Amino acid sequence: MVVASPNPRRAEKIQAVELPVIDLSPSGRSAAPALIVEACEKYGFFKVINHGVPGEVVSRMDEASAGFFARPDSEKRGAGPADPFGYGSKSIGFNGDVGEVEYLLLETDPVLVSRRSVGISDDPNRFSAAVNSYIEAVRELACDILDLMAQGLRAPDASVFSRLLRAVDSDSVFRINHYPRRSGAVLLRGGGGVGEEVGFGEHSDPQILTVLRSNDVGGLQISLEDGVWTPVPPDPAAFWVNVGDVLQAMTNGRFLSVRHRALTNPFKSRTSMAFFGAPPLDAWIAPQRELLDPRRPCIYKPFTWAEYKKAVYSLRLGDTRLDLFRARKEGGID
Ligand SMILES: C=C1C[C@]23C[C@@]1(O)CC[C@H]2[C@@]12CC[C@H](O)[C@@](C)(C(=O)O1)[C@H]2[C@@H]3C(=O)O
Ligand SMILES: O=C(O)CCC(=O)C(=O)O
Ligand SMILES: [Fe+2]
Repeated sequence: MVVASPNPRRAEKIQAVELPVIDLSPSGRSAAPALIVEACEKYGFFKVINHGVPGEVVSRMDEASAGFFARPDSEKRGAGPADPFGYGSKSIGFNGDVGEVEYLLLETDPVLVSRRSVGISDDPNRFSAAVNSYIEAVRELACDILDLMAQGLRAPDASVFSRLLRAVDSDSVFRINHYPRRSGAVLLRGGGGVGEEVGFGEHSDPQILTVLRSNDVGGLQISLEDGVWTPVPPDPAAFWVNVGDVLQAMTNGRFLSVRHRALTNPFKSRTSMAFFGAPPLDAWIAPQRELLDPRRPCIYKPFTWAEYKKAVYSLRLGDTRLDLFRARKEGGID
């Protein structure tokens, strides 16, 4: 079966859209479940404000990441190559994808983070403490959002999604991306001159839910229609949340695993950090029976996260891997 990849030569359009904002403060919470469901159906993407992640947890993480990327290349390379964990530069995954980005991909188990930090920082205890508290806080936020989602979907089991992230063997990962200030010769928006370049190419995230924060530099874009890009305004005080492929499958296609990409900025460097909330490897991914509409039969066959992850890593960044798991479609996996 041929898995669809975006055509890099097609014409592109930029379309401004006002993206949904979810307020998690006590006064905003009662409206949150319905608003989150609406956002996930329409965009697969929303911003979260008043999220409760302490400011010092965020600033310690920012300091740790800035410290790492400021190191000489030879030292950074000592934390690589990304296999998939560790430091990577320009190359993403194992199948030839490239971008103007350097990154650290980390496990979310605190013991593994502590172990890996030795090759990352001269003060590994400080580095791992910053990363571990950030991951703990953001995982909690992801679980909170997933519980509100389940409530909005009227799922009989309120922790149907969050339980997968809370499991001790959850396969969640954490990524810190750094896009050096860079202007390419090709202006993506058309015309000549100098402009943005692709830092992290078009893709959907494979997991359940991604919780992302960036510095105050723009670059992230989402695509709601092939070749049409909506810029996401940077807001370092907030988190952007996107639905991953597994959540699209668990909601039988009701929620959208939105395609997105990140561009470089010609004047400022950009940093983003993303927590990818994933199930344990042996977890079965299937639509929740209670969420099934008899008029909409199952779109995907049940699969384990391990099977899905294997497909993810065998394919290119921009491939739509969920197509391989479609039910009743010629060429799918039986
Ligand atoms: C090219 C690849 C890198 C990636 C694994 C893949 O084969 C396809 C998906 C990529 C992605 C995108 C979202 C996350 O950044 C990531 C960690 C993930 O789970 O899937 C990356 C993978 C990676 O960089 O290892
Ligand atoms: O840098 C960003 O804003 C997006 C990065 C991203 O999509 C990813 O790491 O999967
Ligand atoms: Fe992503």
